Amino acid sequence: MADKYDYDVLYIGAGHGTFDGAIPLAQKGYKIAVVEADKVGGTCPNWGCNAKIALDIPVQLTETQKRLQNIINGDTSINWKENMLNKHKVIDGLPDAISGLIESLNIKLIHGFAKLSDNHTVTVGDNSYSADKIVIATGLRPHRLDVEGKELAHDSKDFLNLDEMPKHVTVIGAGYIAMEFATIANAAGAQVTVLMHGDKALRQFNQEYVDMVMKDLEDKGVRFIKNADIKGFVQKDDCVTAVQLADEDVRTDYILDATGRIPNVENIGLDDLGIQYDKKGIKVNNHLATNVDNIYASGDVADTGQPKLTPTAIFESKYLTSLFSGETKDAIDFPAIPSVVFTTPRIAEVGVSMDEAKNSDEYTVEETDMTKDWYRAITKEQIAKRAYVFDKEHHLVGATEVSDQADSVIDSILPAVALKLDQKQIGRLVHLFPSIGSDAWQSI
Ligand SMILES: Cc1cc2nc3c(=O)[nH]c(=O)nc-3n(C[C@H](O)[C@H](O)[C@H](O)COP(=O)(O)OP(=O)(O)OC[C@H]3O[C@@H](n4cnc5c(N)ncnc54)[C@H](O)[C@@H]3O)c2cc1C
Ligand SMILES: NC(=O)c1ccc[n+]([C@@H]2O[C@H](COP(=O)([O-])OP(=O)(O)OC[C@H]3O[C@@H](n4cnc5c(N)ncnc54)[C@H](O)[C@@H]3O)[C@@H](O)[C@H]2O)c1
Repeated sequence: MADKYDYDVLYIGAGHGTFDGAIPLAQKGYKIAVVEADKVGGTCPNWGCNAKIALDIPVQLTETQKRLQNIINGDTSINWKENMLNKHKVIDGLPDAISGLIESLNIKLIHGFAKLSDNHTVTVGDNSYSADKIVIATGLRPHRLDVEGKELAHDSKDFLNLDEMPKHVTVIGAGYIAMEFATIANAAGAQVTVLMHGDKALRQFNQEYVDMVMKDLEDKGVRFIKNADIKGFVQKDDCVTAVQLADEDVRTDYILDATGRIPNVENIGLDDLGIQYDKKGIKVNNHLATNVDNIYASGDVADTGQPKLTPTAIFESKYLTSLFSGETKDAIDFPAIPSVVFTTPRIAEVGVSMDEAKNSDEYTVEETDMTKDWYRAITKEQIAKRAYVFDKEHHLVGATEVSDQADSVIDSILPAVALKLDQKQIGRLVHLFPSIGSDAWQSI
């Protein structure tokens, strides 16, 4: 433990790539410092997962209520102002809560922008701090289109703080953020146009299920323009801004640039120290070590080839805890990491994808139309399809679902995929009934 240095481990950034590992390391008695330039907690709580889901859950409830209109009486519209106020109530206290937890464990929290000066030292303003090991966990930031009038566009952080929902919202991109925020804006009463780079949305998900979600959004009034060639944004008198395409102007009040996220690798001393990185992030080996001794990377900024999601950041920061405390010397062994798009209905998946399975004789795919299921019929789900992928020994190795309950279903069956449970082990699992869990495990 530190005697030569101020700290055993110093983390740059205070998101999930840091605090899920720094906390248990401090609990083991290590001397820890965390430097944060913005809000403690990073993207996920403040302007990512938690903030988004706080706005989205009322959207999903409203959609269910609309389908049950003759059973549940009352107004089924979103009050955006109240929705936003509720988000602030739930979210705004999180940085203090996380700071409190960190500081209660004697972790030194340093506010400011950190820069590496050598492989044991970080500077923040005029101060220097030394550490045996340094973890770079600086995350990603929104990519912004470099077109004429780009300052008229907004990013996901701006959208998550909108006090009023604009009348017309134009979303650029068709990835996670574009599809989730188009869903929210549409449900909150905005007229939504989505400008797609190519002709596919959510490329990493099963396209048949993505088409079902897009068709549903179209039925609700969302306009998708494929292969949109964006020339720029201009201020007009009769609308706030217009997006210029090759063959038309899209009149709009708000432009959300959701064209991806890029790693925070600039101005932190990587070039001076010769730390390798590219547009996917900082290069790390299978111990999350960079090419420079004592410096590691964790979370979104690390290029591990894994999905850049909160569960990945948590897994990586916890792995570094085990590595630094000597509990393991092994390489990081990523389990199957699930993912979900919080559209309504959601698309969630884990493990071997349907596409991969259909192109291999190693697997069989069993697909079920869940709208026929009595339990789903209660809430009148109109889009609910599930595919389970099995290997030759009938272990469940992958699952994809499109439905309102897709996230809960995939989370529930996760142990079967991650631990490759056999039929005897599965037989020992007794589920609550009726429940999404029992429904999901029944056909494994
Ligand atoms: C709109 C949105 C919705 C999302 N929804 C989901 C979801 O539903 N589920 C999910 O799993 N994932 C979601 N994600 C992704 C998830 O938020 C990230 O994977 C996760 O936050 C990564 O954590 P991190 O610690 O690696 O990075 P971050 O949380 O981004 O933390 C990095 C921190 O480093 C700080 N920093 C940067 N440079 C410096 C410096 N030089 N000095 C000091 N501090 C610095 C930053 O201020 C930031 O606080 C979403 C992301 C966005 C943008
Ligand atoms: N539910 C979740 O887990 C969740 C939700 C939001 C974000 N995230 C994380 O944040 C990351 C970033 O999300 P995102 O939606 O910004 O990125 P993304 O990579 O999912 O989507 C980016 C979209 O922008 C489009 N695009 C790229 N360049 C373009 C250009 N020049 N012009 C027009 N369109 C262009 C792409 O075709 C794509 O549709 C995700 O990959 C994910 O890791 C996760």
